[in-house]
Amino acid sequence: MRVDVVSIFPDYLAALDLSLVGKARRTGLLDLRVHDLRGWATDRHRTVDDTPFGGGAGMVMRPDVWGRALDDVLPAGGAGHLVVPTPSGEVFTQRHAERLALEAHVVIACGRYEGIDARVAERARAAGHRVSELSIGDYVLNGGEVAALVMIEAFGRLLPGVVGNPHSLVEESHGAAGLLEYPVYTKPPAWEGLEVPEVLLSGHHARIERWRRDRALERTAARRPDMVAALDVAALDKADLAV
Ligand SMILES: NC(=O)c1ccno1
Repeated sequence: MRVDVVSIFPDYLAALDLSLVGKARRTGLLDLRVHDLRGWATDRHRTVDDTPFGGGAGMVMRPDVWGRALDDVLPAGGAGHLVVPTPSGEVFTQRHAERLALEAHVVIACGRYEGIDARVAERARAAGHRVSELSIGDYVLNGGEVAALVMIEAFGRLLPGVVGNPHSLVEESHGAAGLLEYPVYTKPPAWEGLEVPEVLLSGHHARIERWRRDRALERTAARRPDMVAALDVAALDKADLAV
């Protein structure tokens, strides 16, 4: 999978050299390239923004500079997926991460100031690329770089071979069961007067699975009632019977 990130602060993406994403880059699982948008500016000041039409505070990122950048980094023939992090986007979820992990080439355009001229996304769609304007949450950041880090971490870890034990991806929060993950424990069994739940020490796998499923349901109901409303309980019960 190839990922191109375009930003006026490319050093912001340095964290992508670390941990599992960094290892995926070094082993060739992820071809991640970071570009400085100012490389496509043409004036001596390497200007990338201008005042907004219609007035208003702040500056807007210029379509000509972004157009030249995306012409160079998006794949020919409209086969790419352009992601634009923005607080006005559709909320990014695990489903988006799963879909992006299946893409051959993703380009992430990190806006700054008041955002990127709307014609940039429009032109990319007209060229045949998929375009997703996505928000990592209901709050405003100073630019798209942090959101790009979040999204790349979320879909990058789903690439085959990135996470050591693929089974660890199965029971995570927001997985196929639509639940939050159950509480986890490790040694020692007793710590500062706090005991690990007895069932987890029992070796009775069916009871352990049932206990975990019940705790996941409780946690989801307490913290994310919206997810409970969307639960496929019949599928859960089937899964339960399989335990
Ligand atoms: N909420 C977001 O994803 C975002 C991106 C840029 N600013 O905010």
